[in-house]
Amino acid sequence: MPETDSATAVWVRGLRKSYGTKEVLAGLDLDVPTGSVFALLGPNGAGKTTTVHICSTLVQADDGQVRIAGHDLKKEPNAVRSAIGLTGQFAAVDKLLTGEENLRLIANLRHLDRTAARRRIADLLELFELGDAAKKPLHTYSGGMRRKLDLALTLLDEPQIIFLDEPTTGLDPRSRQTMWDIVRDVVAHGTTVFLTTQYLEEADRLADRIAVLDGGKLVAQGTSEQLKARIGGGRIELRFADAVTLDAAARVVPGSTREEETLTLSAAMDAAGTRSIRAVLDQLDHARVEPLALSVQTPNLDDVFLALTGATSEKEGSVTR
Ligand SMILES: Nc1ncnc2c1ncn2[C@@H]1O[C@H](COP(=O)(O)OP(=O)(O)OP(=O)(O)O)[C@@H](O)[C@H]1O
Repeated sequence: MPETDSATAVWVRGLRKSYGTKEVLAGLDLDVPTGSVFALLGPNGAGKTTTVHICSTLVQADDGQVRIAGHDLKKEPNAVRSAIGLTGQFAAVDKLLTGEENLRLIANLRHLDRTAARRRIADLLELFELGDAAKKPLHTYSGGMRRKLDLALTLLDEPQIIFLDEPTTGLDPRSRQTMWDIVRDVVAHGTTVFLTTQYLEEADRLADRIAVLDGGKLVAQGTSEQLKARIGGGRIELRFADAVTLDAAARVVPGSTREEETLTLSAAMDAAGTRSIRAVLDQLDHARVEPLALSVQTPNLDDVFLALTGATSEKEGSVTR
């Protein structure tokens, strides 16, 4: 018996997929708890979209087991389809119709109860702050508004699990923030969110658990705190008034590195952080050396990503192509 129950929304074991001689997924295992946000993080071509397409029945895997909302992907594809929502599937929306008309159209196509659909559409338009825009034709929508409508269409029939493939790629910072607020709201209402992203910040802000995919393999999985802890506790940096004090400090803080130009001393912290800060300050105090300033450099997901995949990241926390 596969180890799944209602507490596991997405359960993946040994997932494999190749295109020709190119191995895209090389035996992937994933566990996404029900009601959580899971981020599959990886650089371009890592296999994120392929994973989402397999889990949502659009692409067939070569090998492996997948259960979505407790349903076996191979044996019960229809049950899987009715449990999930996938964004980016509405290329066929009518650009001459308004946002609201498109929502009604899709609600009809999915045979949703008329009264319930009307209420649901009103709720979604409010949640997505599409109020005024809802009455305007789609061709007047910005990229951010279209993305919101796409997600609203996905949420129409209240799927248990939604797959968001790079939901904020190409959006400006404000639209990205709105999207994040919506995702949080959706999760607060009990939906499980499986998202893929190249933005480390997005995974850090939204996800309960993050899996880092590189070259078709998971190179790490855990909470953002656990991932950060994997690469150590960061550094404590101390600035001094002059070279003599810096020199004295360097002598009492073991394993520290100094930079003469900026008169700073830097020492590694342990994973918990706090203990070494206290130890360093005690050592300085004991030697009667007073720092001018103290700062703590904790590792961020960029550091984790770099350490795990060797990929570099862009300014906004995204991975370079
Ligand atoms: N239908 C296909 N035929 C051949 N190769 C494919 C196909 N789909 C994907 N690939 C290849 O599989 C690899 C993984 O693609 P995938 O789209 O899953 O990556 P990704 O992590 O989503 O990257 P991106 O961020 O660029 O979308 C890429 O090298 C891609 O070229």
